[in-house]
Amino acid sequence: MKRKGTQMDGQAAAQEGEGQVEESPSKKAKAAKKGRGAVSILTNRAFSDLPLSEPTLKALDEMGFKTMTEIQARTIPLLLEGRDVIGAAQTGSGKTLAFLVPAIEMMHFARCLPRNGTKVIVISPTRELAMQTHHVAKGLFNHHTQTLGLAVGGVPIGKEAQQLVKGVNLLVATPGRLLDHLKKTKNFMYKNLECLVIDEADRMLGLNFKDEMEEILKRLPMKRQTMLFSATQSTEVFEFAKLSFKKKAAENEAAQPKTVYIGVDDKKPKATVSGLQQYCCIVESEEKFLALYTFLKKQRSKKTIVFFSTRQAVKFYSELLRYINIECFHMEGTQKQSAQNSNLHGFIQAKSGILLCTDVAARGIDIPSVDWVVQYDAPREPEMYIHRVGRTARGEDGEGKALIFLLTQELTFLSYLKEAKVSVMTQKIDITKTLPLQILLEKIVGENYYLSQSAKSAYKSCIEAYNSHQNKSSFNVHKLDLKGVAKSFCFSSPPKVNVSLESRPSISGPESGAARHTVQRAYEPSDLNRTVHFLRAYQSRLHARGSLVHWILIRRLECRAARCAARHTRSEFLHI
Ligand SMILES: Nc1ncnc2c1ncn2[C@@H]1O[C@H](COP(=O)(O)OP(=O)(O)OP(=O)(O)O)[C@@H](O)[C@H]1O
Repeated sequence: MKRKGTQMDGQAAAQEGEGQVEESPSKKAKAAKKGRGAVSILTNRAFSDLPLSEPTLKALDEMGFKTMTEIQARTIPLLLEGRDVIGAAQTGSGKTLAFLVPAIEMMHFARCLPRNGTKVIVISPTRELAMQTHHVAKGLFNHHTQTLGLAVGGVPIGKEAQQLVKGVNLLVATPGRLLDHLKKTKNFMYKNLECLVIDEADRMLGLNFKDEMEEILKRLPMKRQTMLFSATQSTEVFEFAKLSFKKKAAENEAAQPKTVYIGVDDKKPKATVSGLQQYCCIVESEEKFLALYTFLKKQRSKKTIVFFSTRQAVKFYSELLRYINIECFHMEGTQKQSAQNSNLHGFIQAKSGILLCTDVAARGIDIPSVDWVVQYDAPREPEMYIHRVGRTARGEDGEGKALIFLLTQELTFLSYLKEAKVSVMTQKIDITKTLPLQILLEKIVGENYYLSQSAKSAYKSCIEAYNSHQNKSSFNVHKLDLKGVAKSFCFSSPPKVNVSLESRPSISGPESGAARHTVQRAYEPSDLNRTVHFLRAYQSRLHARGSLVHWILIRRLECRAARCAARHTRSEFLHI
């Protein structure tokens, strides 16, 4: 091993311009930390100041909600008027109530009955998030007579269909299952739909769900109120809003009030909440698991979520930790519904503990009192970083810490984070005492057929995930130290696996200087269209060349163009 302690190197420290934070902070650092407390997300506006129905006010009171958070105070009054709203606010800022309260009020004042069918649909990207939203809605429905339903993958579709036919006024659903019902459930009455909520809108309207969402939207009535909420917004959200709301206006001759965009934190210098402290630990591949092990041992009295890039890695590391007597929960997308529920609820109820998971738990999941969010594998993009760390420091006065492991070659990711208004400090993890464990781990995995198969599949999936990373400048599979990676999966030498990698990009090219010059020129025209046009033309040419410098330039240009486009489209909505 090259080093005995994982640490930030000089270049990165200079890049971040932040002090180095050791695990046992000095008095000074402790004092500084104390002063860095969370700013309350609550406003002084009470729910009772709003014209809400008695049953809703009673339920809110019973659930312990008295005053509103900023996103609630700014969106609920407009939504009660029936306006279309795009809402953006940091993770854990109370967006769920911001859309549920007005939706429930609409149904209450319309005196909806089961036979009126589905009046509100809330679409969530994952079943866990849908179940959580359903749970909050259940609390709010406590004194209402309207009906509530849930439609998610992984449970028998027949029972859901029966319920839908009986009449579900508010339906919380994942897109795949919703589409199944829209296509196949006879007598599912959704023609009276009055309100559509798309939670995590940037994800739902992005590439992954594009086809499903298009089909869903084609089938739903156009004349409705639409609410789009997320912690991070994208151009797709604004494009969707423009398209969908324009059609609605065209159908209805009467002038439509303009859609309102409310970005609670747009002017804030940071994309993450004030109660969150963020750290980065620079590791070598071979010492990555030892660093995690050391960290988890030291923080064993805390509640920690660890994110991995693949489900195979989640499975292997949870099996390994349990094998060496470190209890943990684990969650990944292919788990059975019952196993996922018991893992999630076990962790929710635990005072301390470890949850290993994929990004299935990255968005929206509200777990109380999480102390640490660790990103063992870096996220695919800064937006995902923001959602992952948002699992801690949530709600009123929420405080928490986040730690990301980065390999030396991945340090450029910090500049992408910086562009996304995220800055991290450095954290050292001293693995000196843990080093001898490596040999033991290799022995355990080597002698246990089941563990070694699991490790092999995790190792393969890790390389494949790395290979498919879009950000090649920070995550270049050809720069991976495979021997080191194998060590982190407890192999003494890399196992034989079948992985087809992209062809090796050249490190630099004779024209890289010229390309840089031309790309930089593209920043000059203030005309957005020209910049984007320029980007597209050069992107295809530069992709073919594939040098590292090109990748960086393309990525930077893309970021700028995206930000520019988002600003441009955002400006077409009414800002309040
Ligand atoms: N008005 C309020 N008063 C006190 N606590 C609140 C209030 N509104 C929401 N909360 C609490 O704040 C936490 C976060 O709320 P919620 O899950 O709605 O956040 P979110 O903005 O949807 O987060 P994410 O972007 O991660 O999905 C929850 O535990 C919730 O109970």
